[in-house]
Amino acid sequence: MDTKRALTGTRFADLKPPISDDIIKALGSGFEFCTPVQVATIPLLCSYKDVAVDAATGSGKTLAFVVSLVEIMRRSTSYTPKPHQVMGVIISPTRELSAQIFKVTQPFVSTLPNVNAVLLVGGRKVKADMKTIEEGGGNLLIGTPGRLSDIMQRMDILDFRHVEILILDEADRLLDMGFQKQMNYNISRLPK
Ligand SMILES: Nc1ncnc2c1ncn2[C@@H]1O[C@H](COP(=O)(O)OP(=O)(O)OP(=O)(O)O)[C@@H](O)[C@H]1O
Repeated sequence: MDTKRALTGTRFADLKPPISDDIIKALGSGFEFCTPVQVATIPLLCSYKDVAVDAATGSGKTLAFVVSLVEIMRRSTSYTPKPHQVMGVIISPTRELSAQIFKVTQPFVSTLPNVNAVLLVGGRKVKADMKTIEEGGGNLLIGTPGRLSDIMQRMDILDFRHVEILILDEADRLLDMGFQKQMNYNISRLPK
């Protein structure tokens, strides 16, 4: 086994506060026991605590925040959301990482009827992203700082008043890479 991903004896199904059955089902048989990072962070995130994680690659960090985020969205009082009501935002420093996170969220987001996740990264036409959001909504926005701030500035239709959770993946890189201006803007649009 990959030592960085050595599993604990704690099952996802044993975590407190408990994770919804639908999410446990979506984890499937491949993900029964938590990694140390998951045991340490999922209960805190699901209790609405601010959490900073400094963990090695492959430690299960992505799954930890994805499971927590979907659990929080599920519990939210605003669930079921209107199509343009944003409930969660995940910002990561590169297109590839954002795409990878988007992929990991899919089976979990699909347990929430009427919740739409959108991938917002550079390298494709911003108008196409706007059309996707206009037509399909955007309850969970996943992307890079520049494209996210671009969309936030252009799209008044998006309602950020009910955002429940903000994830900054690789926060140190997000700030190192000269995204301060966009990050400040993005965060300024979210509820305190
Ligand atoms: N509890 C678990 N049981 C088995 N496999 C797991 C578990 N958690 C994560 N994994 C697998 O371990 C790999 C790394 O997980 P993940 O991407 O969440 O880690 P990470 O720390 O975010 O890594 P990176 O920073 O490299 O993206 C993935 O293939 C994921 O499916």
